[in-house]
Amino acid sequence: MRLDLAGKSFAGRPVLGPLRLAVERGQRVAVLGPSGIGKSTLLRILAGLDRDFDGRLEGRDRLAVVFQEPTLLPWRRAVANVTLPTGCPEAEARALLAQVGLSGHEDKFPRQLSLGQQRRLALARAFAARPDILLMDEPFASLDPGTAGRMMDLTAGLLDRSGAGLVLVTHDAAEAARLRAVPIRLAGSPAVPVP
Ligand SMILES: Nc1ncnc2c1ncn2[C@@H]1O[C@H](COP(=O)(O)OP(=O)(O)OP(=O)(O)O)[C@@H](O)[C@H]1O
Repeated sequence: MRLDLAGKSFAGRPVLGPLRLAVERGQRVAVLGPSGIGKSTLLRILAGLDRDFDGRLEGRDRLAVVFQEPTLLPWRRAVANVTLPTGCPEAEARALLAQVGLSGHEDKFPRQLSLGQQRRLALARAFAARPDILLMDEPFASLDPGTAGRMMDLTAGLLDRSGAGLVLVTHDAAEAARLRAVPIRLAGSPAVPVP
């Protein structure tokens, strides 16, 4: 996928751009920068969730998005949270759940899972969609360091096996390094009007 972003504004206030970003299968990029710089906005644009910008987004890649909030179906069991949104066969969903360490939890509801387990369920769902490029927005935030580290290693392994590309939004350069992602630092908002 390729983004040529001339600029993005909210209610006339410029928040992002100009910038260019191209990512393909097998490539990993980490978008770094302080809070409020526009990282999530950039990810939403790449995901096609925000089309209100000046510029062009090109590419026919299959995308999957993992947000900080796991955004699960609360009334569906873990395995259905993987199969229903993706159409992936149940056997494949169970295999993916095993790969993210959720064996034995397949029939639990999201509320019966810890935050770390819910995040891993969202990760399994993302890979069940067989993405060319995985888009992740702060997926390791507010997990204890051990849990976050294990989830990063799981993510790296799934990326290796699937060949998917990655765009990771994070404020933590160590996360980028652990996922072997090329860091891109958002520098600053252009021409923000002084109130
Ligand atoms: N829907 C919106 N309407 C108006 N302004 C918005 C909207 N979404 C984001 N912004 C503003 O755009 C700027 C960039 O926000 P964004 O969430 O992309 O930053 P971020 O780098 O991801 O921050 P954080 O690391 O805190 O999540 C901020 O000034 C934010 O207030």
